[in-house]
Amino acid sequence: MFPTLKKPDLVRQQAIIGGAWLDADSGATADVTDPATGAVLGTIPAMGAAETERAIEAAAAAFPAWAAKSAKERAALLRRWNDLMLAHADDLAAIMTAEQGKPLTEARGEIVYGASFIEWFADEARRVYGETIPSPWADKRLVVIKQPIGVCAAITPWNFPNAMLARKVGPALAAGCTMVVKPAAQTPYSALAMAVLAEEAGIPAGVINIVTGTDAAAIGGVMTASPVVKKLTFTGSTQVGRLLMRQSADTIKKLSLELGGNAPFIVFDDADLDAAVEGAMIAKFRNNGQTCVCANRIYVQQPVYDAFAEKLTAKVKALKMGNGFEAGVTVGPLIDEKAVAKVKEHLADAVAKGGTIVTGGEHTGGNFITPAVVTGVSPAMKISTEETFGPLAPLIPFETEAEAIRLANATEFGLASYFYSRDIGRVWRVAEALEAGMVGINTGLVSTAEAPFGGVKQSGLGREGSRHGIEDYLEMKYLCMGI
Ligand SMILES: NC(=O)c1ccc[n+]([C@@H]2O[C@H](COP(=O)([O-])OP(=O)(O)OC[C@H]3O[C@@H](n4cnc5c(N)ncnc54)[C@H](O)[C@@H]3O)[C@@H](O)[C@H]2O)c1
Ligand SMILES: O=C[C@H](O)CS(=O)(=O)O
Repeated sequence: MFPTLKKPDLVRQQAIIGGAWLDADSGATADVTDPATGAVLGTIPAMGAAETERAIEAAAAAFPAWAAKSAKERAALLRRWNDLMLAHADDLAAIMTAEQGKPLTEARGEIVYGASFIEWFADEARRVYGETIPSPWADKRLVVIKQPIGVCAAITPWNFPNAMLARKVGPALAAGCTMVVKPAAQTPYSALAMAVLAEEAGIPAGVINIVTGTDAAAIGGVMTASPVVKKLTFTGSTQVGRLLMRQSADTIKKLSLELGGNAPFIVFDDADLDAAVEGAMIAKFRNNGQTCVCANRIYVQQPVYDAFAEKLTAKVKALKMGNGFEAGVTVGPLIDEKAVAKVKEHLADAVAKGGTIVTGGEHTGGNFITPAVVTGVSPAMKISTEETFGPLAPLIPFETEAEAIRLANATEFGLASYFYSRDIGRVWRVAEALEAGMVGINTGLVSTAEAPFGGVKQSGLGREGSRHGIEDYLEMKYLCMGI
C-alpha cells in the first residue's frame, strides 16, 4: 500500500467524470502494482467505451461556461491549482514513487516540474492575443481572434505521470478548453490525485475528466472517433502515435504528438570531460533511463574515448539502486518485466556483436537491472538504433565531426540530442546539423516549461511548453468586417 500521506484522500480508486467519482459500469477493476516490490497498491475502475463517451459528453457540457470565463478568471483557478500541487508535493511524490518507482527525490522534482506548467500557462492564458491587419479595402476592417478549440482528449505515459499530464492540461485549460484524459494504467493515481486538487482549486466539474482502465484501445478508439473531440494530445511511443494519428484522420482532429526518442550524446575531443560525464549521467540515468529524451547512444571522439569511459564507469558504479523510498537511492526499478526484457535483449545483442559490458547489466530480480556501461558498441547493434528506455550507456567511438553528425542523425527519431564542445565554430555547425527538436549544448538537461519541447522526424508533431504551447489549443478566426 501507499506510505502514510498527510492528505490520504489524494489516493482515489475511482475515475472522475462530470465531477462524479465513479466505478466502471461493470464494476470491473484493474490492479495497480508497485514496480519495486510487485505488491498490489490498489485498483482502478476498468472502464471502456461507454464511460469514455460519457466523459466526452461531460467535457462538452462544461465547455461553454469554462470558455466563457475571462482569461484572468481561468488564470486564477490554474494558479490556485498550482499552489495546491506544491503544497501537497510530498504526498504527490509518494504516490508517484509507489506506482512508478522513481526515487522520492526525483518524484518530488517531477511534481515541481509538472506544477511549473500549470503556473506557466496560468500566465500565458492572459497573453492570447489576436491581431488587426491593414485592410486592402477602404470599406472593410480585418481582424484575427483566437478561440479555444473545444473538447480535447489526452493520453499520457507512465514515465512522468504528473508532468506529462500537466504539460497538456495546463495549456488546454488556460486556452478555455475542457479535457478527457486517459492516464497509463500503470500509473493512474498521480493523475487522479491531480484531479482531487483541481476540484479543491475550484476548477468546475466536467472541465477535467479522467477515464481509467487497461483497455487503452477501446478508450482511445472512442476519443479518436468522436467528432466532439476536436483535438487529441498524445505522449507515448511512436508506434502508438502512428495508430492514433490514423484513427484521428476520419474526424480531421488537431493533433499534438510527443513520441519516441533516441537521443545521441556526442563528446568531442575539445570537451570539458568532467562536465561531459556529469551531463551524460543526467541525460542517461534520469528516471532510470526511462525518459524520452534520454541519451540512448553516447558517441565519444577517439582521443578522449578511454578517459571518458573510465570516468563515466566510475560514476555509474557509484549509483545506488533500490526501492525509491529508501534514502540515498538514485535509481529505482524499471516499470515492468517487459522493460527488463528489452534492456536484457539490447545487452545480449551488443555482447553478441562484439561489445563489452564494463559494469552493470545484472538482473538482480523483479524489475531491477544494475546500471550498465557497454564499450566497443557499433552502429550494427540494436542498442544503436532502438530506444532502450533503461539504464544502459553504450559508448561508441568516432573519428571526425562529420562522422559524428552522420551517426547521430541515422535514426527515424529526432527528439533530443546533446553534445559537448568548447569550440564556438563547432558548436554552431553541430547544433545546426543535428536533426532534433531540442539540442543540449554542454548540458544533459534541457526540459523546462519556458522552452518549446518537441521533436522532428518520427518523434512527433507540435511543441509543449513555452509561449508556443498554448497555440495548439486555440483556433484562429479571421473576421472581415464591412463598415
Ligand atoms: N516525447 C515525449 O515527450 C515522451 C514522453 C514520455 C514518453 N515518451 C515515449 O513513450 C514511450 C514509453 O511510454 P509508454 O510505454 O507508456 O508508451 P505507450 O505508447 O505504450 O503508451 C503511452 C500511452 O498510450 C496508451 N496506449 C497504448 N496503446 C494504445 C492504443 N492502442 N490506443 C490508445 N492508447 C494507447 C497507453 O495506455 C499509455 O497511456 C517511449 O517510446 C518514450 O520515448 C515520449
Ligand atoms: O519522457 C519524457 C519527458 O518529457 C521527460 S522531461 O522530464 O520532460 O525531460
